[in-house]
Order: sequence, then C-alpha cells, then structure tokens
Amino acid sequence: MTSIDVRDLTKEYGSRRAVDQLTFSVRPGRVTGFLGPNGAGKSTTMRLVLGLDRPTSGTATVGGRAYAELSDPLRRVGALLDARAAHGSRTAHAHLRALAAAGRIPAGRVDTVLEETGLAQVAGRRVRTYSLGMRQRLGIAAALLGDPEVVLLDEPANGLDPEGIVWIRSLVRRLAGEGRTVLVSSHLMNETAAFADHLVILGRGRLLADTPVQEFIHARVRPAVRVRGTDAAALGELLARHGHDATRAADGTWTVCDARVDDIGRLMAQAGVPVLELAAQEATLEQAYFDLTATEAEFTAQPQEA
Ligand SMILES: Nc1ncnc2c1ncn2[C@@H]1O[C@H](COP(=O)(O)OP(=O)(O)OP(=O)(O)O)[C@@H](O)[C@H]1O
Repeated sequence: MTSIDVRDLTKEYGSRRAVDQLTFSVRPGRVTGFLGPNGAGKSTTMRLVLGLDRPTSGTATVGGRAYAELSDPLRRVGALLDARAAHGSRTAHAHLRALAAAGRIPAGRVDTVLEETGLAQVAGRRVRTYSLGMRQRLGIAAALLGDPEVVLLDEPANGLDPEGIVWIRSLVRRLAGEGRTVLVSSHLMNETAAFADHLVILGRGRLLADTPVQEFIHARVRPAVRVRGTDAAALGELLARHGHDATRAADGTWTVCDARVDDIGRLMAQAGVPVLELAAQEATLEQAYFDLTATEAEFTAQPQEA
C-alpha cells in the first residue's frame, strides 16, 4: 500500500520558512487529520507532496517516489486544494471529462464520481452558477476521478452545509476503510475528531504532534465530571472537604477535575446531597489542541498570519 512520506522537508519563500524540517508519514487505511492554525504550512506541505512547488530541501514522496516521477499520477493521487480551480464557463460534466481525458482515466468514472458527490442532477450546469458547497463537491469529485490510492483534501468541509459536513465525514471514513491513504486538513477541531484516526499537527511550519487522535486527547485533557445538585454551595463544600479540585459555573454546575462519575455519585449519596445532573465530561480534541499550543512557548510567541 501507498504511504505519503515527508522527510526533513523545508520550504522557504524569500526569508519566510513556510515549512521547517518537517518529517512525518501518512499511512494507508486510516484518516489522518492535518491540523494547525492559519499559515502553519499545511497547504504548502500538500503542494510539495503534489509536486506543485519545489522544496528548498528535503523530500515528499508518495509510495517512495516524488509525484513528478509517478506514472499515471492522477490515478495514484487525488487532491482537492482549491475549489475555485474549475473553469466557470464549463459544466461540471465537461470539466471532469477534460480532467479524465488528460489523466488517461476511463470516461465512465465521470458519472460515477458525479453520483458519489451528489452532483449528478446539476452536472449539466455551468460551474460559475455553483455555490461554494457545490464547488467543494466538484473539487472532491475531481480528486476521486482516478480512483486514487492516496487522497489529499485541503479543508474539504469549506462552504458545505451540515448535511455536506456529515457526508464528508462518511466519505473520508469510507475511503480509509477501502485501504486508501487519506490526509485531510481542517481548522475545525471537533469535526476532525469525528472522522480522523490519526493527527499530524503543525505550528509555524514545524511538527507539533504526530499521534493517534484518542491518545492525543487523553494525554492532554484531564478527565472531569460535571455535577449539579439542588444546593450548589453545599455541593461545593462537600467536594472541597473531600479534596476535589472543582470549579463552579454560573448556573451552579460544578466541574470536578480528575474525578470519576462513580466516586462523585457515591460521595453525594453518602452525604445526602440530592443530584440533579451527573455526567462524565468528554474530553475534546479542541481542548487537547489548545493545551498543546499553550505549551508550545515559541509557537505562541509570535501571532500567526492569516
Ligand atoms: N506562494 C507563496 N509565496 C510566499 N509565501 C507563501 C506562499 N505560499 C505560502 N506562503 C506562506 O507560507 C506560510 C504557510 O502558508 P500555508 O498556506 O501553507 O499555511 P496553511 O497552514 O495552509 O494555512 P491556512 O490554514 O490558512 O490555509 C504562510 O506564512 C504563507 O504566507
């Protein structure tokens, strides 16, 4: 199977280092979420993998080869980089037909990907009449046209409505389930957690994390319990008396750090404090991400550019 391998990759634009000695691999059969703030270097890295830009040093390969050396590259690697890339005066069908012809892809794939991306009914319309969400779907159709083993999607949820976002989630999961190598960049943390198995996180062009999603969250976010009783003050005293680290929200709900539902529930029952709400607070990727970036002193020292 085909991996993407990035090794000591550096890209400088003048004196600016967009990508800085980056090393990571994207493995087949799982979705890798590619995270980082604006300007972190995600798009540049993808462009370097796709041979659209030349690295200053280091390598980016697909299945051990530079993109330019691949035979039938469109059938090996599919990418959505910029949804505005399609020519506005063409219909979606004509756009995909032209791409298929250029990439030596069987014409029958055009209808398949139009169906797959929900565009079959509007395929005869000119692309300039498309909404941003429809253009995103067309960009994804183009990425899938060659039935590629490797799929790179830069912010695929951009412009999509909630239904489209759910669709992207199931699409990338399916692509990985078929054994493909899937790299998806996003700004939306919790959305990424909904579809990614693995994360590669960049900050200022450098690698900040390369880790399974669940491991990343659990290593960085302390488990907590949310609890609410009829008497918030009495509950607070009870928690403090038993040495719990708890904070109170405006509505009287307490968040107890490093606690388990069983222990807090038992404690309240024994003290005779009525419970209105008791739940384990699920750690989110967003919390873990902010923890990571907060601990990266250099990373936060200079604001990122838009
Ligand atoms: N062609 C270019 N010429 C000059 N600078 C560039 C060029 N492309 C990117 N950069 C710079 O490289 C840095 C990384 O940009 P890049 O677009 O890769 O980040 P990103 O993580 O994809 O951000 P976003 O989430 O906003 O898309 C930025 O500082 C950007 O201004």
